[in-house]
Amino acid sequence: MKKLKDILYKVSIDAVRGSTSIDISDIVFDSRKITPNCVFIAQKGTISNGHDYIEKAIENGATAIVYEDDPAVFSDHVTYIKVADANKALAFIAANFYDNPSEKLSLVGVTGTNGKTTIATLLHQLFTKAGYKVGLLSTVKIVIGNDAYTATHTTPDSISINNYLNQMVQAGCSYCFMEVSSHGIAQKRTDALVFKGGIFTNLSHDHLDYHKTFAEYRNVKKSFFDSLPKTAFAISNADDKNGAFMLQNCDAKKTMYSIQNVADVNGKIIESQFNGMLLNINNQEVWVQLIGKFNASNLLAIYATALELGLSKEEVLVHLSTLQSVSGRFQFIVSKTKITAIVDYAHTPDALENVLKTIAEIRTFNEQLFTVVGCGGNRDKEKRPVMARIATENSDTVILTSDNPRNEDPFEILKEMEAGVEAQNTNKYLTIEDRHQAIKTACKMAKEGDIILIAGKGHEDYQEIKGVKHHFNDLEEVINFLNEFNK
Ligand SMILES: CC(=O)N[C@H]1[C@@H](OP(=O)(O)OP(=O)(O)OC[C@H]2O[C@@H](n3ccc(=O)[nH]c3=O)[C@H](O)[C@@H]2O)O[C@H](CO)[C@@H](O)[C@@H]1O[C@H](C)C(=O)N[C@@H](C)C(=O)N[C@H](CCC(=O)O)C(=O)O
Ligand SMILES: Nc1ncnc2c1ncn2[C@@H]1O[C@H](COP(=O)(O)OP(=O)(O)OP(=O)(O)O)[C@@H](O)[C@H]1O
Ligand SMILES: N[C@H](CCC[C@H](N)C(=O)O)C(=O)O
Ligand SMILES: [Mg+2]
Repeated sequence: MKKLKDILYKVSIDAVRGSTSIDISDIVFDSRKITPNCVFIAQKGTISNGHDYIEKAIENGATAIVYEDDPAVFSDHVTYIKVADANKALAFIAANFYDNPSEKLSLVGVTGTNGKTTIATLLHQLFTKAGYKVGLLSTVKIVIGNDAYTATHTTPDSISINNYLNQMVQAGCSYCFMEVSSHGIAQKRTDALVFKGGIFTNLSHDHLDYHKTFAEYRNVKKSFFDSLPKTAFAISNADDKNGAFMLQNCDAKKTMYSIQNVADVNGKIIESQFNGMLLNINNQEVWVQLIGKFNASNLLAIYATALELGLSKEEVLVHLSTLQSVSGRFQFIVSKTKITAIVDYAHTPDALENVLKTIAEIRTFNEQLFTVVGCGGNRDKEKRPVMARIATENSDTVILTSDNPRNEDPFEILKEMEAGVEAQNTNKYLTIEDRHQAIKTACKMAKEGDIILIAGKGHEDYQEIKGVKHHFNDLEEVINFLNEFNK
């Protein structure tokens, strides 16, 4: 049990009504999850307003309320804490409630449009190989030492983050690598955390439904670096237009990495094959098991981070060469007849183009490239024609299919995709709505040495149709069919 006054440490308070010496059993921001003697934090959300549920929270047993706007009536037996920013208050209350776990390990945050999961996951792999117990908070999963849990967000809410960090500390973790999404920063989910380091990958158009303008999206990302302390390190990508801008007002120790320009950490791709590439990093050569320019860039960020965290160059290079691709990110298998099947989470035009360009750099063009791709329902419609155009421009044959149709009609989504295929490429694609049949067809059509790219769902192990998630995994499907056809 904690006293209310103890968990209010560092919270900027406008007014107090009632006693702060009361015991608090839990912290809750959802009135449907109230437990007796908890503090309820009323947040203004995107759909509803937590202030509308204050009375309900008290009825259900909350004894303290943190809020921004005065309620119509105050209850005598409840303590009220008025704050200017409930999201920020929640961040500090959560950190205090779990005894500020971020101060007890080295916490590194990764932000940017693409590459967060890849970098955080590979850093988790690298430090585990180096002999440490490590935590991971990522889009794909949450890992505490040897135990993995399902993730619901890229950056969870502040209560969950601090709860997980506390469990990591209890389990003896020395490091935690976490993804820091723009939604997470904007909603102050990471505000009270003490970061040892921050990494910036890149910035391209995304989430403008939420952030409204590109400038706002960019400034939100920058604010993460503005808040890093002097004792921290900040690592940024010199090849990205916004790489230097991100660190403009940052007090932390700065390192820039680049595969194009001169920077503190320089890398070059010397040779690329499907099973890896030979890199030169600051004049030392290393063979890595990942491919693509974007992964070379990700690996430079990882190298710079590992050095900042105290590993030696030699140790880092040895571990870099053993890192394996992240589940569903350019994950590939080679069949008996040397058909290469690649599963990738590319679900945006930019990511799809990157993956296809990477394949183009490696393939011989004596073989055929089949691409199986769809677009999710209840998501950005503008990307649909663009993704179909990019797929047909860069493949020999494309099978347009369903991704997660969610509550939309999959045939309508496919029509919108088809509309983007340019006239000279209309003979290059076929449409098979059923994803299972689409993958089967690609496997049937492929001949010895050909390449099959299955894009959009990566690690996902389900297909969501009308609110129901059916088990579905692209890698499983392609392995089964290639085996069935004995290819
Ligand atoms: C748009 C967005 O970010 N929404 C997040 C936000 O919810 P919200 O603002 O919509 O909340 P709301 O439903 O309006 O409710 C406001 C408040 O009233 C409370 N309430 C509501 C109803 C009720 O009966 N009682 C009650 O107390 C709610 O608990 C909440 O505190 O706060 C919730 C609690 O933390 C999050 O679960 C929720 O994430 C939703 C599910 C979501 O889809 N978020 C995505 C967009 C997201 O955050 N994505 C990024 C990564 C994006 C990427 O890079 O791909 C991520 O970090 O995961
Ligand atoms: N540094 C990079 N630059 C551009 N594209 C990348 C980079 N790293 C990975 N990608 C591509 O983007 C896709 C998503 O990568 P990843 O999951 O690491 O990104 P993320 O930032 O975690 O995305 P999300 O916002 O969905 O959490 C990958 O499948 C790959 O095709
Ligand atoms: N974070 C993204 C993932 C999209 C993955 C794709 N398979 C889809 O369902 O559209 C989203 O939820 O928009
Ligand atoms: Mg991610």
